[in-house]
Amino acid sequence: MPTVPAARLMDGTALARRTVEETAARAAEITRRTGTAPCLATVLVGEDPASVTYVRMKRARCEKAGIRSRHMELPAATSTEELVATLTGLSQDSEVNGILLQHPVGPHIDERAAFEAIAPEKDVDGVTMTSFAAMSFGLPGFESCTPGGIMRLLDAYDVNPSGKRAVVVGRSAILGKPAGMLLLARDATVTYCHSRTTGLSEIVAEADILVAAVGRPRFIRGEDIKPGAVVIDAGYNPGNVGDVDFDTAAERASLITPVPGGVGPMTIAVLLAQTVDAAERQLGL
Ligand SMILES: Nc1nc2c(c(=O)[nH]1)N[C@@H](CN(C=O)c1ccc(C(=O)N[C@@H](CCC(=O)O)C(=O)O)cc1)CN2
Repeated sequence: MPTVPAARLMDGTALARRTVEETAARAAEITRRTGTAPCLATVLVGEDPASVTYVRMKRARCEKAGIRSRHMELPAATSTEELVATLTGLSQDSEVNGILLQHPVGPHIDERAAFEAIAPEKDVDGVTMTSFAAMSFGLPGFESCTPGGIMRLLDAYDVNPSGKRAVVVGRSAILGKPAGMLLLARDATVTYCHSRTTGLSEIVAEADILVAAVGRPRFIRGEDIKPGAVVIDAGYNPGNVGDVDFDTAAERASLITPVPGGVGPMTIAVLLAQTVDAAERQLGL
């Protein structure tokens, strides 16, 4: 028998819908006042099927929200220099309010150099070092979209990270690391774990808030989860499988995000919201 009632679902689809509706109203106001809708530039390198799908989803949501998207598809063989030049051009283009470079790019590309070619004021995906620093210090700026979506989900379900033990499993530049920083900025006690962490089960078992962002299907087992924990599954593995073994985790958690329908939709909602934030700031509205 479970020691606590079965977990309540954190509905990312519903929260994302509300967030996109609010964003659409703000985008419409910009269009009304300036005669031009906010614009997100999307850059895709290569033809990775998952990336193609994610960029398509982002552009479709933009259209629904009254945000223009300008799409650029670059061949897989694009060099770092060519990609940097493209992103520098978009950074200087006054018609573009926000820029998204879909991750991952090919292994021959210096992805960090490419991200850094995005002007900080257009970094609506929150991937530059400037944005990371702002996140880390709790200063205004653009949040990395999935971590930003996680924080919005926690707020929507009245989970205050202050004083809680948060364990982030994963240390990627756009997910694990910034997720930990946002939790730290909200006064959680944060532990990062990764593929070389020893004694992972014991650390996971201490988490009041667990963020699974390791990129391995069902890597976190329910038996390791502290009864009553809040479990955020930020995994997006093929076949819409998360990083958490949902059925066993849901028996112990108090709140849990499903995959699909949890963190994923919020990633896109935050991207749109931050595109409108960028447009408002650039236009002085
Ligand atoms: N530049 C970036 N690249 C990547 C990011 C990012 O935030 N910025 N995140 C991930 C993937 N990703 C967005 O790009 C993403 C993944 C999953 C979803 C999502 O909504 N998933 C749905 C299910 C999708 C489906 O039905 O096919 C869900 O979880 O409900 C959105 C965005 C890597 N790259």
